Amino acid sequence: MKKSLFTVAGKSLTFAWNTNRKLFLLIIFLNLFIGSTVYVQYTSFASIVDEIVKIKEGANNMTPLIKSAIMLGLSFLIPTIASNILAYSRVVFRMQQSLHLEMYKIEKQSNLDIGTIESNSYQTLLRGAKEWGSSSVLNLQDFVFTSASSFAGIATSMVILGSLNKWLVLFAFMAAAPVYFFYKKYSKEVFRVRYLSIDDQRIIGNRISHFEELQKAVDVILLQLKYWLKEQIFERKNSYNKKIAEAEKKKWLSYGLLSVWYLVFLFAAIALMTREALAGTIAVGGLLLAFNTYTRFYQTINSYVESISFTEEAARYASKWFELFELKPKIISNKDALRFTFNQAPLIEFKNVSFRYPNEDGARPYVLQNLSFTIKPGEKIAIVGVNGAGKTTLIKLLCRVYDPTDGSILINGTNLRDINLHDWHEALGILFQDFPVYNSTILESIGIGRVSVDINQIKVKEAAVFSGADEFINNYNQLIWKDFKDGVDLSKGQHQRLAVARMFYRNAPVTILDEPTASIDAVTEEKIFASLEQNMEGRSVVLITHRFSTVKNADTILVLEHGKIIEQGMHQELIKREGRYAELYNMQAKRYLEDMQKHVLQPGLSE
Ligand SMILES: Nc1ncnc2c1ncn2[C@@H]1O[C@H](COP(=O)(O)OP(=O)(O)OP(=O)(O)O)[C@@H](O)[C@H]1O
Repeated sequence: MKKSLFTVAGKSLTFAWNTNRKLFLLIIFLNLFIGSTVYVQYTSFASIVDEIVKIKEGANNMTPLIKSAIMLGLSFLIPTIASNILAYSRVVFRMQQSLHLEMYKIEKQSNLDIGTIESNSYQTLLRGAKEWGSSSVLNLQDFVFTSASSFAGIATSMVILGSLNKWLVLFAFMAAAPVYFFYKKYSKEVFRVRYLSIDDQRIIGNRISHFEELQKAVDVILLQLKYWLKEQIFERKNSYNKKIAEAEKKKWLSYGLLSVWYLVFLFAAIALMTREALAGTIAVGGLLLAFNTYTRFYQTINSYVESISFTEEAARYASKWFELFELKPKIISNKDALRFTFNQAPLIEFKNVSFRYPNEDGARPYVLQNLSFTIKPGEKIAIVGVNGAGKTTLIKLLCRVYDPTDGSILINGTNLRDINLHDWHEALGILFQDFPVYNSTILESIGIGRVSVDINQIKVKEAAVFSGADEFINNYNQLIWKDFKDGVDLSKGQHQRLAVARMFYRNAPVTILDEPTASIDAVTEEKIFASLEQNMEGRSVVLITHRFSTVKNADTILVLEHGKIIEQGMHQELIKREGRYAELYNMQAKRYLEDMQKHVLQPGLSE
């Protein structure tokens, strides 16, 4: 832990240094300065006492007394001003760093490949880091800065005590020596209980969310889950509280023992100082100075050790952030990747492509095996198959979310790995089954389909007509965000129509649709597919769907099963073959017809 503590603290300080060097140096300087000035107060006060004694004994020179009084005044005034400057600088520095950190984090995350983002290890790391938020990086620095101040205090007090009597330094060290060990043992125990309870806290948070989030709250009422959930929350919280109370009891008992140990050395130090004062080796002021410095030394050691404990804790979480920052994307453009502008749909060839998902703990089974097929420019390809057949995985390879384990994907004859990733993504328009909802205006929600140019309102409206979204849009500036006063929410199907509109607006040479109409009624679905055929002339379209009725017009249908293409051809061919496709198609046809009839008869019930 020690090594990693220093490494992480170093990284955190480097981050601070890179944010604003001047402020960084100012804060370090002010911490050291303030940490050492308290002893000027003690020395000045000791001088005042000594001067008063001298005057009482008959001296009539007031100048040293006045000088000491001025010194005492300044020793309060200057650190007070410095403390205010320090507090202000820290606020500003923290804000600057917070922004820098957020931007840095976004930059790093946005450079990661999708494969890394969806990996288990990344998600676990992210959860761990989020436990304390990215502020753990900043908290860590705060502790380091505070330590600088404590360090200055310890160094100064040692010099003062040493100048009075060397034994005082030894006594002070002996008094403070066990603090570190006690603190480390018992404070760590409290942290350990907290740390080990992270999973319990997560479960508690999850159970509480069932009372707060609308969809979950509905289930709580309808399934009468109140007592079941409450019991789980109570039992976990209660057991956690008991463990913390136990650890705290041990901690405070040990601190009690520590105080007795401290008092023994304090009395020894007082006895030593009193003897020195009686012998006239130190003046009354010196006695005061020694006493104040001695007690201050102990307090400073205490807070220093405390800050080490916190620093270790902050470092534990901050290290997760640094681990995140150091992640490198696995799918990247080669240095000499070829640049392309795909204005036309390209020829896409899958050649003996096999794939298994990467896994840190060993090889996973093949999800796709020996796939070979071609998508000619402008072709409409449909991919069908049961759940888990590998349809979405195939699309991920086409988008280069992952590279094939074996075989290759060629774009106009060039291996996809050798094409600049950004150029390839520019050529794609993708709508996945789990599409994101953008909380923005309807205009933006469709227009972000192509952000490289200013939003074209006419084309946005055209895209809305193609997807059937125009049927519920009254105002393109309507905010889709019910948390805002004038915002509204849409149904799932309406959100999906907007997502389809976004894809139409993108008008990419290669458009990929992974179950684009799962929440859309049959009538609108027909309309969307008619629009696809009419308006995607010359564009290649890859469609994944479980609704066989929508693939009838595809130029080629690929039937996937257990990661293999088991049938391939046009609808009529496949029906005639009476294989798997025909079986699945016929199974759905009857129910689909019934659905269609229902919606045609009751058009008002769409959605
Ligand atoms: N990120 C992943 N890591 C590991 N395995 C995965 C991952 N994503 C999918 N799989 C596995 O790959 C196989 C194919 O999944 P895929 O999502 O491609 O199927 P699908 O045909 O699209 O299914 P569905 O019709 O349900 O969407 C499944 O066995 C699934 O468990």
